[in-house]
Amino acid sequence: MELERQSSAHKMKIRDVQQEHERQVRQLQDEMRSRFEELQKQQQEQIDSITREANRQIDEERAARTKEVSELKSEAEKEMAKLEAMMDGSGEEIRRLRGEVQNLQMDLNNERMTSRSLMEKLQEAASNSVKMEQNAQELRTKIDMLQSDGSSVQQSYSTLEYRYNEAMKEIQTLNQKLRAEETVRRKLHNQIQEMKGNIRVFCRVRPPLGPEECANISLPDKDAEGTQIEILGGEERTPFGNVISKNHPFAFDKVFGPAAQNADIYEEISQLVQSALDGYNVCIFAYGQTGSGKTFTMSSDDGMIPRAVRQIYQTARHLEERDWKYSMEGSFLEVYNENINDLLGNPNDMDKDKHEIRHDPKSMTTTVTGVTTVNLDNPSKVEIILNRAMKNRSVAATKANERSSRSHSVFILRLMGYNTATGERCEGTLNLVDLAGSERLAHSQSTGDRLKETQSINKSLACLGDVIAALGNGKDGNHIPYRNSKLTYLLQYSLGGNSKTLMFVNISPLQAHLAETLTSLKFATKVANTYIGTAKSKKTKAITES
Ligand SMILES: Nc1ncnc2c1ncn2[C@@H]1O[C@H](COP(=O)(O)OP(=O)(O)OP(=O)(O)O)[C@@H](O)[C@H]1O
Repeated sequence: MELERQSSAHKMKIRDVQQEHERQVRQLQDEMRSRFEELQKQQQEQIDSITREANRQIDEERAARTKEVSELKSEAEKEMAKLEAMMDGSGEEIRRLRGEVQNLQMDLNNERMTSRSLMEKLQEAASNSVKMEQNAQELRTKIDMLQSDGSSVQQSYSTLEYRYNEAMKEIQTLNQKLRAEETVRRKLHNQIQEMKGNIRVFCRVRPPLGPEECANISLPDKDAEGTQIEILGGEERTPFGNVISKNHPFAFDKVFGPAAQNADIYEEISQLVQSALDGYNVCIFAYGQTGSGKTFTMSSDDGMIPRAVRQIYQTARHLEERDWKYSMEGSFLEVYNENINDLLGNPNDMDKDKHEIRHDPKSMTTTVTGVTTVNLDNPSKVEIILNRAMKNRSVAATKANERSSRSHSVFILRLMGYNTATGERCEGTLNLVDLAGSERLAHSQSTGDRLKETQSINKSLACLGDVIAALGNGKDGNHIPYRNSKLTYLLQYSLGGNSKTLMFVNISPLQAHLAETLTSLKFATKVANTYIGTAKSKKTKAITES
């Protein structure tokens, strides 16, 4: 029973617990329900809020999209308008493009044609190339052949080089020989000149210039080797009353008639100019009465002075091949009234400046103090010199020819040579002298200045004759009166010794001048008969006067 009771109590307890549990479950269920409902309510509220918010956002979004669509629409409309406008212009563009397409089409056609012709050319070139290849092959074969000949060519070259060197040696030997021969030539030339006579006389008769009566003069033919001239005089009565015809024959180294030109005359004297280049002193005088042609012979444009200077230039150039170098300087003096004037100096100093002659016996050279010396490095300078001299003379006299008749002019050319190979030196002087008129004016006819001039001319010409005569008579050491006149003193080293002298006796063809002509020819004959120096001069005697 207890057990029963306990079981029933236990059962009752279990029921109570069960009931309590059921109540708690119900309570929990209620709580859960109310909680659920509350949560449901909250959730509904949240959903409503979210829905509202979403709707609001949707509305906003819609509004924004609507706005955007309308903007896009208007933009599209604008684009459409633009496109329409472009569509209008594009018609033109299409036409242009079509034209361009046509042009391109044509170009394409042209290019095709060009390409075709290029293809043709290419084919041609290809065939040419084949030919060239063939030629090249032939050339290669030839080169091979030549190369195989190369060694023989090399050999020929060596032979040629050897021959060239031999030829150069020969040239050097020949040059040495040439120089030696030049020295021999100088010696022989000098010997020939000496054999011809260290003093020579040429006679020149000028042509008549007007209708004046000419003297009866027998002249050599122009072509003949003329050496004789004869003045055929008129009839003369002897002291016994007999009438005889007196002729005056003369002989000189050379006689030139009126037709002779300066060129013909120069030919004869060019050898003396050569002697000056070879180192000798040479004097060429023109002697004769006023108007007989002295200046024409010496200083005219084609006279002896310009010709000599030209020859010297030419020969000096030629001698350069034989290693000779020349320098030359010229001065032009005047001896007037026994005073020396510088014809290349200041014209206002004429007849005022005192110039002195100085000799150097060691070098056998003469200098004149204070005179102008011109370096003749150009042949045209001689013209300048001659013109200057002429000008100075015309300043010193009213007429240049008046002055030239009464004074001696001396053109002095100093030639200095140096052989760069042998070291030889030579120095020669060429003096070209135009003497004062030789007419003998009677002292009684002259007075004052004229008398003084006449006296000094007569004195200096007589002195010249004396010096030449003394040289001719002279034995070594014999006195030669050089100092007796300025002219002979100036020319001391160019007169006598080994120097060479040539005198032109210029004569007029006129009857009126016959007496002076005879005087001149007699003076010249004395000179011509003079023997000077070591060599024998060619004997020139006057043909017997009948
Ligand atoms: N061979 C010639 N041929 C042509 N004319 C000449 C010849 N010789 C001289 N004459 C002329 O004769 C004139 C006188 O000559 P030139 O002046 O040379 O004489 P000159 O002897 O020098 O006289 P001067 O003593 O006065 O100086 C000049 O007009 C000149 O041109």
